[in-house]
Amino acid sequence: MNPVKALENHGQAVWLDFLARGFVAKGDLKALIDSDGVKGVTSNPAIFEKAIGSSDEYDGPIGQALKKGDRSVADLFEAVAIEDIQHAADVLRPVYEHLKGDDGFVSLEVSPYLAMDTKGTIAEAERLWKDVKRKNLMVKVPATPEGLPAIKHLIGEGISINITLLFSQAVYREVAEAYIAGLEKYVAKGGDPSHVASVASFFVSRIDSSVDKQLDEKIAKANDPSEKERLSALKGKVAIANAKMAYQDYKRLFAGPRWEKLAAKGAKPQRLLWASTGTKNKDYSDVLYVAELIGPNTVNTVPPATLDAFRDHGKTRNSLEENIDDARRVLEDLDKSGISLDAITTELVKDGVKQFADAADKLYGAVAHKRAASLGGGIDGAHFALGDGIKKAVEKSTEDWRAHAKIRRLWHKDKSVWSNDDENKWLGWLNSPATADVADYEDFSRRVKGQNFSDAVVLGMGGSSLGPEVLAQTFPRKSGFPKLHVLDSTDPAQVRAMETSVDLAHTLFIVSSKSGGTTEPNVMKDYFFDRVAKTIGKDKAGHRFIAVTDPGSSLEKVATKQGFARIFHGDPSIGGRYSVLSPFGLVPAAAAGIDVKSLIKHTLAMVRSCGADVPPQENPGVQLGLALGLAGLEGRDKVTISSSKKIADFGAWAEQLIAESTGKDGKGLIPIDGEPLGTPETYGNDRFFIDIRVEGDDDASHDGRLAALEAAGHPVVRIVLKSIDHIGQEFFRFEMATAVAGAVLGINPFNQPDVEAAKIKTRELTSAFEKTGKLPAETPVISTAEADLYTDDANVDALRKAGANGSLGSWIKAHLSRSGSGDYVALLAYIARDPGSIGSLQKMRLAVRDERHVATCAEFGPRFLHSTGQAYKGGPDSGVFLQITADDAKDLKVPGQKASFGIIKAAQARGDFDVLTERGRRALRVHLKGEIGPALAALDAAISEALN
Ligand SMILES: O=C(CO)[C@@H](O)[C@H](O)[C@H](O)[C@H](O)COP(=O)(O)O
Ligand SMILES: O=C[C@H](O)COP(=O)(O)O
Repeated sequence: MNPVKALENHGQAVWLDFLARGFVAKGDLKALIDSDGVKGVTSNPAIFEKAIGSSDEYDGPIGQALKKGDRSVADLFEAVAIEDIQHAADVLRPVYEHLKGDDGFVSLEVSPYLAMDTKGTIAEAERLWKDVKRKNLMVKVPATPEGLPAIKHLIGEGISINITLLFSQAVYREVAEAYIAGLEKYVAKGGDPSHVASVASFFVSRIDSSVDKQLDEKIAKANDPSEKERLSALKGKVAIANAKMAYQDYKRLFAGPRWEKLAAKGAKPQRLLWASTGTKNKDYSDVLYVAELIGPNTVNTVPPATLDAFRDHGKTRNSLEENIDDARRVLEDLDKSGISLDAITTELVKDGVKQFADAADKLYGAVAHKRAASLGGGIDGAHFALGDGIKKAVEKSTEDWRAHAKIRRLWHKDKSVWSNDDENKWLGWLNSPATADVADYEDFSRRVKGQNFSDAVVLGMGGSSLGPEVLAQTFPRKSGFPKLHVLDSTDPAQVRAMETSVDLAHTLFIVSSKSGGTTEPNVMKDYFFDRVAKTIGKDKAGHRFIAVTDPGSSLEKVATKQGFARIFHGDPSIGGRYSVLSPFGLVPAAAAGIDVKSLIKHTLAMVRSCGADVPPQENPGVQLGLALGLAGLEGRDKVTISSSKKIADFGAWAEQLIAESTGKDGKGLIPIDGEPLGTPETYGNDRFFIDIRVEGDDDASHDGRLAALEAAGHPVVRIVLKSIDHIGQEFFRFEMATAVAGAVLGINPFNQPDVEAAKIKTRELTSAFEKTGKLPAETPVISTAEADLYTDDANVDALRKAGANGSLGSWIKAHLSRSGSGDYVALLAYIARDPGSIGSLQKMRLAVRDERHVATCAEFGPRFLHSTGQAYKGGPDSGVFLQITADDAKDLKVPGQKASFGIIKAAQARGDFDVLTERGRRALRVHLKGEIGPALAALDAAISEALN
């Protein structure tokens, strides 16, 4: 008789420790049931990894599953795994029926990532039980300390459980207790225990592998030949002895009055199942762990090779109860030898969890890869050319992130991923796209359309304005909807320019401020509310305003009082710069008629790609973040962003995210936006290039320059969006990347400690103004025909030493000459941000870059205060700052207060400058005289002269 089939004569069931789609589909499982009497199937993460990860057998099913809609990697794996389990369960169903529910089971394991999480295990086991919907399913739960209560709970709900990763007799007794107690609970609730089955999977061969290793070490050290012999005799014996003793426990545990009470109600004993029964040591028989463990009411789950071997040359006998005293002696002898089986089995559980988690990482990585391949352009591509050094560092860190489960911990809001500060409170952005109330945005959008607004203006700063600005500049105006504008300035000319560019009577104002207390949105609101009231009447003005703010903010109170048409609440757990995919970005999007549903749908593809279940290697957010952070640590901290025409404004959003998140504690990344690419000689070794473009947005000369930079050894990341509708994917990718880079840099990426410092200074100055009617007097260091120059004593000394004398040019020259390798020069202009001034600043920065070979920033105040300003003050001390101020040609009153827009802006510039100098930064302020156009030209001339 076929020896495998003969096992049933000894009361032992053979299960197959293997599963794969084709194997079931082609009838191979059925053949084994028929020929070998196989009565069950077990699966585990390693088995699925082999089946799915190491073959293309599942490419089709994964593609099919995705056709029904994109889903997370874990869901995708589960979808195909559940199908496999269902197919196997259906093939085994006749066995189950024939044996009246006593056998014919298929096992599916809960995620190994949940091995230390009781609640998570329970929830997942319940879900799998429901989703697989097969009576002959057993859900596998590990026998970890956290798994034990889950086992009791699940049995108590009538769910059949296979307990895995069981090595020790003591833990086995706890497992049996959990089963019995669970059944008692189930019966007490009126459940029929005859429907509940369970096996306790006792792992065998791994014990010998560990014990033999320790024995070998002792044998090598032993001097006495008889001691060597005694130790050698234990090799290959301990695992079987341990299993035999567990079986003795089984007989005792499932007997006696307590058990009989349950048995009388139809309860089935929890069978011991021998797992890990493939022989690992080639010196031992290849059927050792089958032949020696044959006994009634047991199961052996056998890998295919062992099954073949046993069929070929296995011999059956009732071995399990043979020589029990010998087995006891083996264990005593082991103990006497100073080898602790307890310690070994405790370690094996941990190692088993790790092995399954490692297998799951590989498996999920493979599924993530297949998902990305199947979705093709549905997920924006990214190509990394990092150079050997950074590439190796990223690979090493990728493994560290995987081994320490950092992406899962990040999603689980574990602040120890960062600096153990309060990072856990600022992670609402992870879920904001998935939880966006699309129907509400659509309803709001329809209402806006219905009112025939000509314009919609966002009044906000930084996190409240830069995202909407990208949307306004990326998406063409939608017919029937207002044109979207953003105002983020206190410059009187810029405020006035916005006023004249819109039709006040038909404009919707979106006042956006998370805190509600930020000066700029409040004064902008006061101004425009007053203007609208004067245009359409005070009682109607509120109808033209909506607010986006956190619940309970001062802005909410004012908005309620002034009768705003609608107040949208932000999520207090989302910081401003991470808020574009929350109401701060989505309300303006909806107002402008941008299809929020489609935006969110495309965004979610990237959210899934960056998910907790996507290992770092395949996770686009983690990969970009590691590259950014590690390059930064190597001194390539100037993140130079080039964005193609259609998404030209993306860099302005990304620079706030990167600078404000990472630039603190003297560390961080300095984003460089808007610098057109130069030749390789232009740059120092401090650059990291990110090129982001929309497919088809071609620019051959730009591409040529980028290729030259890559060839010259600069790290280059190229990101390609299928279309502008994918912009949300990049918002999310960059958010994740920034959070990851923050972890690499060892800072809290969610606070902005140095922004506050400038706000305090500004407040002091404006309160002084409210009291006295003027700003505190200040004396220029020098006054030339073109400008008055200001700075603190330390900077004056340094500049004079560097050659500053009576001319503007000499000061500029001395100042710029302080910039060296690894530095950046930032032009910080508190003037109207219009095409003319942007052009002038661009010209100046490029001259500086090309002559001094340093990175440059061209920023406008007060806008940058809510953005890169954090890094300028709190980041690395590598900035050389040229602040540019000017008298306003015409000031503008803020209704209801003394300080005008011009005064507020002046106070902001001074507050900013004071903090820079207090921090010992290299800073010079140039207050230009006369009309702004010629004044900027004069400054440009002075810079050119200084550089030549
Ligand atoms: O736990 C069960 C059955 O319940 C098995 O699937 C179990 O996971 C496997 O037998 C082992 O993982 C195989 O272990 P090994 O041969 O790799 O040592
Ligand atoms: O980036 C955030 C800005 O500082 C604005 O903050 P807010 O939205 O609280 O007004």
